[in-house]
Amino acid sequence: MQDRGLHQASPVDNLLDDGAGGHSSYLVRYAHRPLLFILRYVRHRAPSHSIVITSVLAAVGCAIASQYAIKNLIDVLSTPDPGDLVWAAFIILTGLIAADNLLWRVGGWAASHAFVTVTGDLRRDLFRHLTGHAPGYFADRLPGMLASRITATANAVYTTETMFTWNVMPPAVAVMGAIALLSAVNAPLAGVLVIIAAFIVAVMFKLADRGQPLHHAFASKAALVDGELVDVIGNIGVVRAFGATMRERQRFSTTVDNEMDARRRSLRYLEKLRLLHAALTATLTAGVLGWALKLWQQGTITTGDVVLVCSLGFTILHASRDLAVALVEVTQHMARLGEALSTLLLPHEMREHPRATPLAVRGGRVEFDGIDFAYPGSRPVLRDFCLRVAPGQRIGLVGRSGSGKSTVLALLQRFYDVQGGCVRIDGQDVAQLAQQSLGEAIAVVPQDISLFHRSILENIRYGRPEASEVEVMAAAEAAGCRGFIGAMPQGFATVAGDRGIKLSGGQRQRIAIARAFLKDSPILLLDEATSALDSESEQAIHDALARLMRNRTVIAIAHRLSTLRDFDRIVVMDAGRIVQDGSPAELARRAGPFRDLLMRQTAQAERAAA
Ligand SMILES: Nc1ncnc2c1ncn2[C@@H]1O[C@H](COP(=O)(O)OP(=O)(O)OP(=O)(O)O)[C@@H](O)[C@H]1O
Repeated sequence: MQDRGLHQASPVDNLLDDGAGGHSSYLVRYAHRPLLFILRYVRHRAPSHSIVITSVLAAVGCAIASQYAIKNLIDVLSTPDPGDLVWAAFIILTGLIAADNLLWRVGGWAASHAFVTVTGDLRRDLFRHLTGHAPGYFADRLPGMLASRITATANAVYTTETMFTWNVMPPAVAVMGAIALLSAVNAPLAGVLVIIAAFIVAVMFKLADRGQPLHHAFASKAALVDGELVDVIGNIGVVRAFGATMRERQRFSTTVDNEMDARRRSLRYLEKLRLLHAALTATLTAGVLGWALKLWQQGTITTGDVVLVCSLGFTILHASRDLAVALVEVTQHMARLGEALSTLLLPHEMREHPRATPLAVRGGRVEFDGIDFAYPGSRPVLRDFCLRVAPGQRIGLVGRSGSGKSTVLALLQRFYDVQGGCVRIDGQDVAQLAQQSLGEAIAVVPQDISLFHRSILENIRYGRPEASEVEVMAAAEAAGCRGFIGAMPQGFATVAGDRGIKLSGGQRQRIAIARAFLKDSPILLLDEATSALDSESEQAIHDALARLMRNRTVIAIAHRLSTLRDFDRIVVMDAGRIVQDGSPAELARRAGPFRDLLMRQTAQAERAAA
């Protein structure tokens, strides 16, 4: 049972990785094929699965053979002078019973390795596929829902494997073995039982299939509960601020009610199926027993045969029930799996170019050349947008809310593909670059700085994972973080809290600047936070940014024009177009939107000072 250990990369991962970032295409083909999805993982853990299956099949074989051994013992006991044959029959029977029990345990042991390993493999692969989606995919979906679907997939596969091994395969093999044995005793009886067993399984399966929409409905409602939970917990500050606790409780209560209704409908359908089968089994059991007694009265079969016919008859009928019930439950889990896979395994919106090359940085020239862009399903945001930024130049993007400034930064990072035109860095089309190298060339200090629930040290080191502690400290120093980090209870080891909740907005911003220092990329994108900072923090951030911007190409979105004083160029945007472009001093002199905005902000500042 020497499968590869859990700590290693999944073998499926390795197979799927075609080296062009196209690994997702392999997983995508399973989006609507849950059974093939499971088989793929089983195949990659073949040795341990073979041990499970062989042990279970052998155990079932022993169980059936022991029924024949009982008949044998009874027939030996019925002969006038059995002698040592009794003990031979005894040894065979007890040997089979012992082997039966031992084999189940071998199967159980192997299953604890095989099935758990599969859940690790597939979660790694699904996480890998999920993290390959573009930001737009996440904008449309609740994070909790996605997390719950990955968990649901692992649980559904584990349960399906378990059910198949312990609840589907044994009764199926038991039915076949029992029928083979029974036909040796009385062929017509065996024939009738075959037809009945097949009929029961077929009817139950058909009815089970009809229940699929109910199970699907339950699966999606269950995922919605998880999604809502995470959404509300993540926004608990907003909930409190708006006094919406009661409202959220009611909303959650309704979501849970819907899920419970769907679950009840799904379970009750299963109960109806079980009831139908119980009624059928009771009637048929009585029929088989009566028939066997009739044959015994006619002297066609021995007493041992009656016992064998009865026990095999019960085996077949009970096994057909177990089989049908297990199949129903397996289909329910398959439905849950299918639902999760169809959401998780959507193709990546943006595939890496088949002949993607790493970006060769030569100063950090940025060009937007005739860009047409609309978000999926929305109206155009940029039309024939052109912007050229020379290496080392610092430009500020200014404009009304919704004018397309953040979109420009998103397109440079290739979060979305453009519909027309070309975005280039040092003359290379970003759509044809290896995603990894593009990410390395650009550092971002975003508006909404979100930190991981990890230590401050790890959060800063995110900019360059291989950076030494000394380098992290130097970056923190350059970003003006040392003071406030030193004042924290555990200094750099302090955990930042969910999304950095334990830090102030200004502190989070400086951590983000430290990350960018550490990353040391030739291109820097800044999205200025609109929240007002106290003048001391503002000065600290201003100084840190000034140090960070040195010798880099900088594109900054600025809301407070005072921050753009030292910039080389200002580009004013309106409705996806550039309406002004020039140095800060030049634009301040010229009549136009920039001067209007500048005058408004100066007046505001004077009012605030007064
Ligand atoms: N993920 C998205 N899906 C659909 N539409 C979007 C998405 N992101 C932005 N938009 C739309 O694109 C337009 C431009 O948005 P963008 O965020 O680029 O503007 P902005 O100038 O950066 O605004 P702000 O200054 O308020 O941040 C807006 O109309 C916005 O509603």
